Amino acid sequence: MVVALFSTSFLSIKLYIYIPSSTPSHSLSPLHTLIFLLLLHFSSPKFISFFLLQSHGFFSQSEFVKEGVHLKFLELEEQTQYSLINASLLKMMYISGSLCLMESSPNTSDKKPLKRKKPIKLDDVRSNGWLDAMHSSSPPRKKIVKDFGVEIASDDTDVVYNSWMVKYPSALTTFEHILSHAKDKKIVIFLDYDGTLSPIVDDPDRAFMSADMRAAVKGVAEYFPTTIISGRSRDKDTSSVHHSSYVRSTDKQGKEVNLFQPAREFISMIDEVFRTLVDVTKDIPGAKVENHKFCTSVHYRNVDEKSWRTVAQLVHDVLKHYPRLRLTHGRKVLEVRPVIDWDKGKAVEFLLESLGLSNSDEVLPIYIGDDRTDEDAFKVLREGNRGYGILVSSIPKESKAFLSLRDTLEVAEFLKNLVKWKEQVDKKP
Ligand SMILES: O=P(O)(O)OC[C@H]1O[C@H](O[C@H]2O[C@H](CO)[C@@H](O)[C@H](O)[C@H]2O)[C@H](O)[C@@H](O)[C@@H]1O
Repeated sequence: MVVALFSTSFLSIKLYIYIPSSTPSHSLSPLHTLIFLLLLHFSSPKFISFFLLQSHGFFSQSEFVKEGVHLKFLELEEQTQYSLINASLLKMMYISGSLCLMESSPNTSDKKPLKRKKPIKLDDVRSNGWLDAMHSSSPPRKKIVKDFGVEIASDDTDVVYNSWMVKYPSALTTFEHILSHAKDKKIVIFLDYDGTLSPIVDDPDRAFMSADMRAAVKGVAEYFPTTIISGRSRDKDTSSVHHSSYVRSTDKQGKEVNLFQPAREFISMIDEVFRTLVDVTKDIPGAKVENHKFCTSVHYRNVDEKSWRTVAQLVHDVLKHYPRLRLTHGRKVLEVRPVIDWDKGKAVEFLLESLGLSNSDEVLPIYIGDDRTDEDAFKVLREGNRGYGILVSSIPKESKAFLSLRDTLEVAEFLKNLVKWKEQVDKKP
């Protein structure tokens, strides 16, 4: 015999169920049952919301008849927490992440199967900021206003750029000021390659220095110690001199020697990762992977923006297996590099030191670069209160540099001005 008592209170409908266990169903009179239930109702503060029970299929009768009355009620209450859950509650629990409770429900066959919340893989790259960084990683193409078929650069852009230049003055217009600090000091030049000496182009294999820039770099290198610090492998940049991953110089006989090669032990690992990245990105149109020996780069400049997240996720998934490698962001490029205490800032410090140029009273370092990796070098100069960091950018952006140049044309002009000035100084008796 099953006797149920419903009672209403202000907020909920209560239901008690009395199921005698070993007692034969006819041994308890309906009156006794009623009295018993009334007593329980007033003595027990516990209740079960009616709507929960309504959607049941939630417990088996047999379970209940095995147990004593008191136990039944306790068990019923306990059961509610696990299985007497209607659809709306399921949803709530699902959101609050208590899915494990649902799984223990014994009778859910009449309910919609529960969908376990799958870990959304892409959350990884979204929440760790990769995607944001990818979107802000390179200036957009210059905003163009089409006016009667003639393309005019937007005035608005110039206004914003000009006010940004109050904080980062042009290295061309402040040239005299730089020179005033260079008095009696040796100027040492550090140059980034992509975006600084060669304009940013879609195909990294076609990033060349113009003849004019080549002449400017050659000229400046004749008068000042000059270093190109690039993320590229040495055989890929078309210039000479030093590289951030291995620092080379010439010995007394003019033979090239390695001064420093901080990431040698990573060469085979980088190669392995390079090959894996080539493989996993092969179906993404426009993706390009480069092997720079000490780091490997995944370019997404030519990838449809809708697929950037996929690129990020693929790189992320590969990187997970290499705790000794880390990711840095460049201009529309993801760079995978060793977790070593080595960056362009360290390269500058190392070079100044090893070339005997670390005395800031005698040396004025000038570093010109456009990318995030160049910020480490700007920081070293700013914090050491020595020399000038010059950011190459056609759009306003935050930087640790002191000065700015708009593009590679202005870089060439700046280098040529240095040469002119040096020639004049040297001519003076
Ligand atoms: O340190 P850098 O010399 O600035 O090297 C950083 C990356 O430069 C290259 O990529 C960048 O230039 C490409 C050619 O203009 C452009 O297509 C790409 O979008 C830029 O990120 C180089 O190809 C990368 O491997 C370097 O990591």
